[in-house]
Amino acid sequence: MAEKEHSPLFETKRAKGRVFYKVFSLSLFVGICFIWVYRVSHIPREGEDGKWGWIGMFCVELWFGLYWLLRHPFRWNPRFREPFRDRLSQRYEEVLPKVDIFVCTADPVIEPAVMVINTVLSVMAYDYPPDKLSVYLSDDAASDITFYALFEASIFAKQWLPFCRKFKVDPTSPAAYFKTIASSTHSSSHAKELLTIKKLYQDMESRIENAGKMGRVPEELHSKHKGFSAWDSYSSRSDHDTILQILLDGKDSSAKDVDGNVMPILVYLAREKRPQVPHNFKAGAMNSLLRVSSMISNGEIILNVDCDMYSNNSQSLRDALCFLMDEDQGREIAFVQTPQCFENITKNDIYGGALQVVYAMEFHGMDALGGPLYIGTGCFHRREILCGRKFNNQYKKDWNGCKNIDHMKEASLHELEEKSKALASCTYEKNTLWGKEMGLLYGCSVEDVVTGLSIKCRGWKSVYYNPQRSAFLGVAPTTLPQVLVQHKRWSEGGFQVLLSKYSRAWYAYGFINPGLRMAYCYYNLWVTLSWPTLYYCIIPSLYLLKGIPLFPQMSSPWFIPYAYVMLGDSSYCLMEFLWSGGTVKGWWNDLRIWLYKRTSSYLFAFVDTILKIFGFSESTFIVSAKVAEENVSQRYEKEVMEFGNSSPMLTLLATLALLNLFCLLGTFIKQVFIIEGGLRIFDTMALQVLLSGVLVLINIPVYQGLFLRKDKGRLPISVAVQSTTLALSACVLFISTR
Ligand SMILES: O=c1ccn([C@@H]2O[C@H](COP(=O)(O)OP(=O)(O)O[C@H]3O[C@H](CO)[C@@H](O)[C@H](O)[C@H]3O)[C@@H](O)[C@H]2O)c(=O)[nH]1
Ligand SMILES: [Mn+2]
Repeated sequence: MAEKEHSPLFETKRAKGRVFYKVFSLSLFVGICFIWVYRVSHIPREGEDGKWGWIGMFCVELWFGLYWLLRHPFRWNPRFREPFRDRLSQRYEEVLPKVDIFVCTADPVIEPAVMVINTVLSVMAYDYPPDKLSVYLSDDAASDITFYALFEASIFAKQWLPFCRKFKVDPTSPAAYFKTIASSTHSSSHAKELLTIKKLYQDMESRIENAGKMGRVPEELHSKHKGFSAWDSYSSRSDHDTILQILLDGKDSSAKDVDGNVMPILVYLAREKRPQVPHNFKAGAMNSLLRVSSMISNGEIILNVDCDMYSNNSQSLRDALCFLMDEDQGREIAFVQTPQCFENITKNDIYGGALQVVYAMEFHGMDALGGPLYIGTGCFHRREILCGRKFNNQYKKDWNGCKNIDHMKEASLHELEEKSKALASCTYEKNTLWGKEMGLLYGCSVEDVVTGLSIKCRGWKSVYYNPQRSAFLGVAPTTLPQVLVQHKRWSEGGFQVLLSKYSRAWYAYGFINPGLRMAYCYYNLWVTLSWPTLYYCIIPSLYLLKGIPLFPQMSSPWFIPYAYVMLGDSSYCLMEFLWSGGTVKGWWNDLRIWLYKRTSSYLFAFVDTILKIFGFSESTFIVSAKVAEENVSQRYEKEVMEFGNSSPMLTLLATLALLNLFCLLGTFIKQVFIIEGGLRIFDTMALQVLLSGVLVLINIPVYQGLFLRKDKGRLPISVAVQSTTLALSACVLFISTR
């Protein structure tokens, strides 16, 4: 029988003008080779100064050069996708699949309940048949406040969903919508209803916030929902039974909105926790959700979002389905990843939180090679693949023929809750493949990346979809320590992936394109950049102070490759950054964070991974804060760097900054006052002066934080004392040794 001809549900475009890029990179590579040749052919002889320093420089430059090569697959042949929602709707409107949406939260203090329910409401209001949507909130803190907030949200949704439908609201997160709408004009009927619903929302918000401030849910509310009684037996967030409540169940009449329409299923889940049983953080939460939801709604498509990542685009679910349901290419696509975008990025993005080059460039490049990483949020999966299904060539999904099994119809609500609860018990996974081959994988700080990789290893592809209007918006960290801790978790996770059995370095089932392997390595090798970068920030400056050159002098022809590579690469990165939507100052800030990540986060991640391998350290997951104190937020808005407290990472950064300052000042003083011949050093050691100079300039915020600022976000005195002592002793020791 002839296959029915279909026009595709999405199209793919290739980037143009890659030839220039390829020629340019080739020329840079030639430059890099010259640098290597120079290092090897000019090693100081025995007895000459700086032999070991020189050899170190060679190793470092060799690694930087090789790592630089890994950058290319991303940029070789980027692809851009465009879904056709109309075709989807024409062909499949009646048989659209059921979608289960998982929202994860873990701490009611740093992830406030109001924020969480805004995310929940935003995804409940997708432009999608509500009887096919189910929203699950996993609460790893098992907080009654969060449950209370969700209960309030289930009531508010009865007004909110019809309102969204009527006025085509976008974004569908109430808090975000009220913020954007304030400045635009609207019709009078809209204005009136807006006022009413805004009032409802604000009342709800203040009730939830009050409960949060008191730290408990008011007694009188307990009678309003049977769910509150679950907390009678609760002892702590790490020791409690499963709490599972179906707040809206889709069929009962109290689950209709004010217009009489069905509402999405809404479920609260706090999986069982016991202190002696590892709970595997977010991966554990997701796996419980996978099982519980299979009992309740069993949607074929799963969308996973972090609790701060509200939907900013009510069409993105349909967009994602265009990829997964495409008759021709859809069959091999396991998941559709959207970029992580943030609503709180300031103009010059002081912490480089937007990761714009990654999302505007690199992920498009990966898309051409088999698909981007799974990054834990804003990702649309197929349930069966997430649960471990392997790809085979015959696999073809017939969306027209797939019947939705409705568990809800068969059982009473109570029975259903009881049955599902058992699936979230903390012993359920014992002796099963969950966390090993099924669901999200355990034992890695980036459960998302390793899970995505294991899916690729089973033969599937993924798609990167970067819509004009961001699909989701979340909150990026707003202080330097938070940024460093987050990047420590990520880089540590990347390293664990590399050491895992899924490592691209030696896992060779042949499913994965070599380019994609390189791309994975580019991210997973982050930690290996820590030592070389530290070396580059310390040794040349100390040698400068001592007057020993480590680079060719300006008048030598070997100076040319250095100048070309440094200038060429920086200009290219700057251009790419601007093209991705950044500013020049933003690029400079990004460069600083790039340096700080390498010299602190990655270093600590490296050490921690090694300690874990030998069993000296335990896995943790430090959840990033999504709210900040008033004065911290103000400084963030003004793009003033927030240090705040003392930590070994900050001491290290301050020491490096001071060391460079001392070396540079020391050299000037020596040149001007002590050595005759004045500033000849600018010829003989130009590159070393330049390197120290750039390091000093980039560290200006650190000097300000150490010595000039008075606000609470400055570096503490203890850090100033420690780092000054350390940096001075390093300089003195180095000069006094031979
Ligand atoms: O034990 C835990 C810890 C975290 N979370 C949730 O996981 C999400 C991500 O945590 P967050 O602190 O915001 O981490 P980020 O670094 O911002 O998250 C990115 O990186 C993580 C892996 O490091 C992924 O899990 C995330 O999905 C991805 O957005 C949040 O919704 C948390 O509530 C849990 O549910 N249980
Ligand atoms: Mn986050």
